[in-house]
Amino acid sequence: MGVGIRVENLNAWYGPTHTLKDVSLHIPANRATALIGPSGCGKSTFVRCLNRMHETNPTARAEGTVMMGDLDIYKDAAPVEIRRRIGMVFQRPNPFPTMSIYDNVASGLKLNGFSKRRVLDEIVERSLKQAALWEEVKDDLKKKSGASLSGGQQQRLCIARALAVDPEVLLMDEPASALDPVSTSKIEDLIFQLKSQYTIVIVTHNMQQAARVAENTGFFLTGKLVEFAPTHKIFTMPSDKRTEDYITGRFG
Ligand SMILES: Nc1ncnc2c1ncn2[C@@H]1O[C@H](COP(=O)(O)OP(=O)(O)OP(=O)(O)O)[C@@H](O)[C@H]1O
Repeated sequence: MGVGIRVENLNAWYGPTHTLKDVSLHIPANRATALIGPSGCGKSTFVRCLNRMHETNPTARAEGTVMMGDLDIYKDAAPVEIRRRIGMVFQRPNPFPTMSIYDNVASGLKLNGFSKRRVLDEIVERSLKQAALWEEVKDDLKKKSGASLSGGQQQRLCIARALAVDPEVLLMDEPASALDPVSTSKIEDLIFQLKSQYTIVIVTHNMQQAARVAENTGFFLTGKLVEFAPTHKIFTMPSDKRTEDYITGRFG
């Protein structure tokens, strides 16, 4: 099951540059939450702070509190464990290109010490089914490489890889922006299905996409969270003039 995330006074820096400024919000469990805002406003930095990816950049640091359920992710667990429980899918599909489809999905499990073939087979099949890719690849699992798939299939493979290690939260940073409309719609359908089991956070430049998939939406501007509200409210009755200007296309 998904778990909620509570963020309090999150600040992030790259070297001396203060990129995220006092962001607080509650991401509810088993819902999709969209993050929108103009380029460079800090959406990616924010999601990378949620699973401690931000700190993999040597110049970067973060301060503040991020609670996943009762777990303080900056105090109570190692980054590797956090990244298993909070999976991430990126803008460009990044399967391991030379590994087979099967090994792509099994890679995280093997790193976590799973080696029993039957268990691996079961989890690989379940994850590919969850990612709506099973039917397209089931006959080629070990014959075809990750790189041999189409862009949309590669992205679903990356989703299967993230799901295989049994996360509670899935972060998706513009997961469909490199894909054609048919693949995009498959990813959106998938988000709909997955949120019954996982908490989903999706960064998107596509406001229609946010409106289609997310119950709640946050609008970021210059490193600050300007407004966070139910998606229909953000798009029909935003409280802040800056949100209104953005969604009506007056800037960004
Ligand atoms: N690795 C980095 N080193 C230094 N500065 C960075 C780095 N990554 C991002 N930044 C800066 O941090 C700020 C926020 O960037 P971020 O990528 O979080 O924004 P974003 O809203 O996700 O943008 P986009 O929509 O274009 O992906 C920007 O000013 C960006 O230039």
